[in-house]
Amino acid sequence: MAPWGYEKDNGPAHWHKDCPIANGKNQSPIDLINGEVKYDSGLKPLTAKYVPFSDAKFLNNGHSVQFQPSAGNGSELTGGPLAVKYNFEQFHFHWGNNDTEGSEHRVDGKMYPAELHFVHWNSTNPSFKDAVGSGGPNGLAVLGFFLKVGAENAALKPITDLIPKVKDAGTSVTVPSNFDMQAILPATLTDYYTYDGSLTTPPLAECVKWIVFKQPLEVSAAQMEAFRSVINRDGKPMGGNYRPPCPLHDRAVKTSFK
Ligand SMILES: NS(=O)(=O)c1cccc(F)c1
Ligand SMILES: [Zn+2]
Repeated sequence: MAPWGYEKDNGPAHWHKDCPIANGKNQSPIDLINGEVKYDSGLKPLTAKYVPFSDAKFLNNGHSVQFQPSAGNGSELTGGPLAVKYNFEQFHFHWGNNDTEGSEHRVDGKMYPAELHFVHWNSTNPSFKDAVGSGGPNGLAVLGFFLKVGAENAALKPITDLIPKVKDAGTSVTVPSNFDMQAILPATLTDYYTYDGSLTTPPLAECVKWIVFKQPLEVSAAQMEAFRSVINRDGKPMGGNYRPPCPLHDRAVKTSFK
C-alpha cells in the first residue's frame, strides 16, 4: 500500500490493512454527543507548564504541520484526569479545505474548520516511543482544541507565519526562541471532555487519554488560508487531513463541566 494518507486510495478506510487496531474498540476521534456525556465532579483543573524552547522545529511531515522542540525540554502537563506528570512532545494541526470541515472530534455532529493537538507522554516511561507502546490509555495525554474562524490568533501567529516556509512535505524551519507556546492556551484549562482513545493516524495505538476543550480557539481567515496552502507528500493540498469519527463502543465520555 502507498504510505497512508487521506486520499481515496490511501485514506482512513484503508488504514486497517496495515493497522488492524483501526477497527478496535477504543479508537479516535469520536463524535462528542452532549446528551451522552457525564459530568465528573472528581475531575481536577489541568495545569500545563510550557517553558521557552532553545531549539524547536516547525515541520511538514507530509500529513500535518508540527511544532517539535528538542527532547527533554521540561514542559509538562498535570492534573485533570491524569494521575502522573506528562512531558510535552509536539503539537500539530488537522484542517479542512473549507470552513465546514476539518476537525477530527465533533460536537453533536458539528465539525470545526480545524483542530490543534498538544501531545504529551507519561513521564513514567523512558521516552515518547515507549509511552506509545506502553499499552492501555495512559501512555499519552493529548489536548484537543477546536479552531474556529474569527479574530487573528496572536499567540499562533509566529507559527502560522512560518507555514509558507514549510509548504512542501519534508521541509522544516527553526522556530524563533522567543515563541511563547503557553500563550496559545486559554488562561484556565477548564471545561473539557475526556475519554480513553487512540492516535488518530497510523499506528492508531490505543494509548491516549483524550482531553478536548469545549471552548474553541479563534484564528483569522488569513491564518486558515495559510494552512490550506500546505502541500502533502502527494503534491496535493493537505487540507482534509482528518479521520472521521469512530464508534464509541462501551466507553464513557466524562466532562469537567455541567
Ligand atoms: N493526531 S494524534 O492522535 O494527536 C497523534 C497521532 C500520531 C502521533 C501522535 F503523537 C499524536
Ligand atoms: Zn492529531
